[in-house]
Amino acid sequence: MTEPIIAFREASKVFTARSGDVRAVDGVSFDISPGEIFGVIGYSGAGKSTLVRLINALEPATSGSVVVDGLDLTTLPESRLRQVRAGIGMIFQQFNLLGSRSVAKNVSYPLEVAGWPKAERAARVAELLDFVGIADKAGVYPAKLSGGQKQRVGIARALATNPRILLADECTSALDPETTADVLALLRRVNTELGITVVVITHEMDVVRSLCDRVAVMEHGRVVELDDTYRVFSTPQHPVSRRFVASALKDRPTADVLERLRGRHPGRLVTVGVDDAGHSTATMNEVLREAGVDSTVVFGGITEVAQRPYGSLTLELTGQPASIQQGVTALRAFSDVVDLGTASDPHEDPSMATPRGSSDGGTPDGPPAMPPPRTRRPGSGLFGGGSSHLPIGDGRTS
Ligand SMILES: Nc1ncnc2c1ncn2[C@@H]1O[C@H](COP(=O)(O)OP(=O)(O)OP(=O)(O)O)[C@@H](O)[C@H]1O
Repeated sequence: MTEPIIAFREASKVFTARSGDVRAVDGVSFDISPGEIFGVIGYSGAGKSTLVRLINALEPATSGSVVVDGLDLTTLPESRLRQVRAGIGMIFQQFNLLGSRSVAKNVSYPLEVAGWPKAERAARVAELLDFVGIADKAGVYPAKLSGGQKQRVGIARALATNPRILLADECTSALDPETTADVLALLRRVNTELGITVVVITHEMDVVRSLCDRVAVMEHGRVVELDDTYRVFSTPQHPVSRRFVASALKDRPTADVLERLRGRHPGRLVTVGVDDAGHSTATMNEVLREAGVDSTVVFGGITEVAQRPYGSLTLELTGQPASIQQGVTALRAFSDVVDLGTASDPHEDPSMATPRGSSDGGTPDGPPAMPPPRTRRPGSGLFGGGSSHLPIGDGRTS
């Protein structure tokens, strides 16, 4: 088994404040493997930034250990910590560029600090600017750059000294969606072409969806869920994870939308999950046809999660009640199906009687979709498949 490049072992960071101790990171244990793109997501104050500062030893852990590249940071003297930091690049939400230096001089800065000769610095800077796609901006000052261009400079600067790890702290939070997509694509290249392990701190589940292989969900300093991104999206376990997933997936009708759908479509409404387990919409159509049921897509969408298809479609089913029942049963054999009921047929799914958000409390950008998120882990149905499930990193489920 590959040695982790970053390992937290019961790591805690406690800040002593006038109002009392703050356990910013609270007994966290998990590994990040070399070559991963690993996401850490949580709401404000969850402890994400502190966790990242433990990785580059900007904060010492209060207890437990943080091992980076085989070195236990909690036992190293400051001189060795500087060496460890040199192997870690970092990019920031506000880019942190030096306004008085040109793009090339910003990228050159860490090389100057590391004592690189001038000619080698120039060659390295040219190579880096080319890699991030802003070779034409070498002589420009940061004030003249767009946010996306500034972050490219930040990435080039972070890569200058050939780090093995890149830490990205809310690196797209100041960018518009299109620029965000470009920067995330660049981070993916950093990972795949340069083999650099990327740790992404974010409060945006869309960033996790499109970039990360695995994700740790943090709340109150603890990791409350840790798994493959795809599994967290398809079967989120913790209420915080569910809220994040609901904020990123808009494929399921909210209660308001459902009310309008019912007004427009008197037939039986069902939401059917779609993923890449080989049971696509073609299978869906086939089983409904065999049951003698007509179906129309009335809501939904299929997107990519960790570069794999994922989503759901809400269908209006019409036909004989017995045929519809047969069709729904057939759909359930391979997919998550939520029965949204009809005017003439009582709801089959008792969870539909639960008011929206009563268990999860809604999301910052709107309430969680109704029907409720999938709560069963793979093992049956469309979301089965038995891929290796890693338990929550620190074994806690606060
Ligand atoms: N230097 C400090 N002194 C005292 N408390 C701190 C310090 N740094 C962070 N905290 C507290 O630790 C907790 C976690 O903060 P942290 O910045 O790590 O969270 P975060 O998830 O990164 O939040 P945000 O997304 O808002 O940056 C918060 O309660 C914060 O107030």
